[in-house]
Amino acid sequence: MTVSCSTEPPLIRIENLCFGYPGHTEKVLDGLDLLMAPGERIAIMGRSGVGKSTLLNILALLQDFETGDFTFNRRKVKRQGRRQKEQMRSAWIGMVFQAHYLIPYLTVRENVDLALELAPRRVSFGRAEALIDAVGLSHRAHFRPNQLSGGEQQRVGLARALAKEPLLLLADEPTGNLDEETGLRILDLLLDRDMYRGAVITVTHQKQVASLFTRRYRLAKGRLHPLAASKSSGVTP
Ligand SMILES: Nc1ncnc2c1ncn2[C@@H]1O[C@H](COP(=O)(O)OP(=O)(O)OP(=O)(O)O)[C@@H](O)[C@H]1O
Repeated sequence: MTVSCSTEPPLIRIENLCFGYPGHTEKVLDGLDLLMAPGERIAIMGRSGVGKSTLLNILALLQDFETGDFTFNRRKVKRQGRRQKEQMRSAWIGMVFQAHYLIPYLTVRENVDLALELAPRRVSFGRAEALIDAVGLSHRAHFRPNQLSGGEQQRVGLARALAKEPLLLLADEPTGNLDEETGLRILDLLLDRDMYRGAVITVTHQKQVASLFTRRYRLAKGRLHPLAASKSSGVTP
């Protein structure tokens, strides 16, 4: 799917975005462009230190950028204050980053339930159970985060991020800590439009993972470079 074929306005429009950390002579992001339609799925690859996490943080509205245009769901990000960006993030963006930020004194089920309760839209009853099942943790639903392995916590993080049905899910190495079978299960969930219809941007070092995404890019020299179109657009046909 390309934006030009869609009648809907893009979910993300980024033009000529630049960002560098103070004290660094070179920009991390230098003239980056990205156009993304609602519901599209994108994988970003790139060498260590090239700026993938920085880009995810900017997309999550956690990090400001210096110059360029970034429009998210028809709102110009530069024009939003801190509170407005927080509201946009909480209403529209789900994140699965390396740090899981699960609430330590709540069980798996309570962590996902809380995300549902805080969801800005009414989300279907039973979604928490379906998501916990989909990430393969029904048997751990009453455990607290400190009773789970790192990979299990990562899966709770994904269930929680998907609970509110965000417009955009940002995932940093979502299968990084997982064995192959569990990783495939997680990708299945990420790409299954019956479970989640929104857009996905994932960062991954694994070619196999990237190959499952409709659009793939390599981040290099501050810009996104398209990789050859993949044959398959998802795990499930
Ligand atoms: N808070 C910071 N202050 C200064 N420099 C930073 C900061 N965070 C990252 N950098 C630098 O910016 C560059 C991009 O870092 P970033 O974490 O975005 O890369 P990455 O592609 O996600 O790397 P990796 O694949 O190793 O996680 C690196 O050179 C890094 O050292």
